[in-house]
Amino acid sequence: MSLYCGITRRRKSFWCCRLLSTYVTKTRYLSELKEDDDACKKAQQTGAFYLFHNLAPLLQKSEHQYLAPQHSLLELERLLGKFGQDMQTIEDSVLNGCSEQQEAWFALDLGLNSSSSINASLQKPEMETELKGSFIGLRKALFQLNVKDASLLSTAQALLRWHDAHQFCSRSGQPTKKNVAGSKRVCPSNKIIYYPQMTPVVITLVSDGTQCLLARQSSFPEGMYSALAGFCDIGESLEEAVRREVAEEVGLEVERLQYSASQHWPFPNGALMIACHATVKPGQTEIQVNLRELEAAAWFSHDEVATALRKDNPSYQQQNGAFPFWLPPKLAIAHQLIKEWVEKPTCSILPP
Ligand SMILES: NC(=O)C1=CN([C@@H]2O[C@H](COP(=O)(O)OP(=O)(O)OC[C@H]3O[C@@H](n4cnc5c(N)ncnc54)[C@H](OP(=O)(O)O)[C@@H]3O)[C@@H](O)[C@H]2O)C=CC1
Ligand SMILES: [Mg+2]
Repeated sequence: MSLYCGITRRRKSFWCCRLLSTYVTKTRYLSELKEDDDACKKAQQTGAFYLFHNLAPLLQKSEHQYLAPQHSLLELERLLGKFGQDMQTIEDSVLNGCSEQQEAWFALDLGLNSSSSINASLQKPEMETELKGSFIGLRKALFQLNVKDASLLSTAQALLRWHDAHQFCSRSGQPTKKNVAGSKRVCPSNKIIYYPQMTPVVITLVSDGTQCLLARQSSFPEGMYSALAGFCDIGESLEEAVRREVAEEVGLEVERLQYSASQHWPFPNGALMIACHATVKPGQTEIQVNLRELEAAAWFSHDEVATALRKDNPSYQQQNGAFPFWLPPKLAIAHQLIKEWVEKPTCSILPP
């Protein structure tokens, strides 16, 4: 009987293991690396590193797109040695994912000269030559990366930036110490733990049933219009933030609201973009643009938006000096929100 129970137990655990999907296994592995410094150090031995210089990722140009090269610990050791650095530099790296085969991925910035780091910033041009690539600003590179690399590098940059900006405890003023994975920093004197944070931002596509409202800030590329976006205020719900932002920016009152999707966005300091569709009250469509926040806002017809969606980034100047109307690129959640609206009439997106 006891033998039978033993077999059953073994079979059960076998089936439990079998039932764990690749996603669950990966997630649990990453969670272990965040909690266990020794396991994370071990993972660095067989892991792959993405390199940055002053928050600009190392990229290699291939045809019409950029690729993000990976480096092994051994390659890094050789590189650091060549530039007179020791392996302590690796302590500044942060964990930013793993492959399905559980190869851990890390990001390391060789150009930040933070006060807690004993490592001097390494010279960019010499490193670029050595690494056969270029450190390119993420804003410039993001739309020429594939989705996987764009997401990986965005997360890595947000994490590296957060660590660089949180070197000291805001209560004791003492230097904080990061764990190996970089999932937290701790103040050694009072044990306060700091976790990386991101800021919630609402982005809303307002429709009156037949047209949608798009706006532009003076900082946008010429001719580009997007959905209304704004940082959530402290204490606000998602619904309250949408209602306030729409009222503040274009002077309209939102009637109905439907959540669509969310996206991590690396600018300006790592935001969680929460995208929604909204309608305004019928007959209440007169826009009053808040010129402190926006350069322009207007209603666009379904046809105008559908045509613009089919075009690639056309930011060339026309003969009359104007720039054609265009929309954010595919990678931006604003694009997905607008595409959703074009594909489904607002009334079928929003509940009555
Ligand atoms: N992924 C996507 O599809 C899109 C992403 N976005 C992102 O959404 C973000 C927010 O949109 P935006 O219209 O600029 O926001 P807001 O309409 O909230 O206006 C921005 C201003 O709000 C102030 N502000 C308030 N809280 C914060 C905070 N936590 N961090 C920074 N500034 C704050 C700043 O003013 P001050 O400078 O005076 O302090 C800033 O200039 C943008 O950074 C943009 O990158 C926007 C559109 C599309
Ligand atoms: Mg705004």
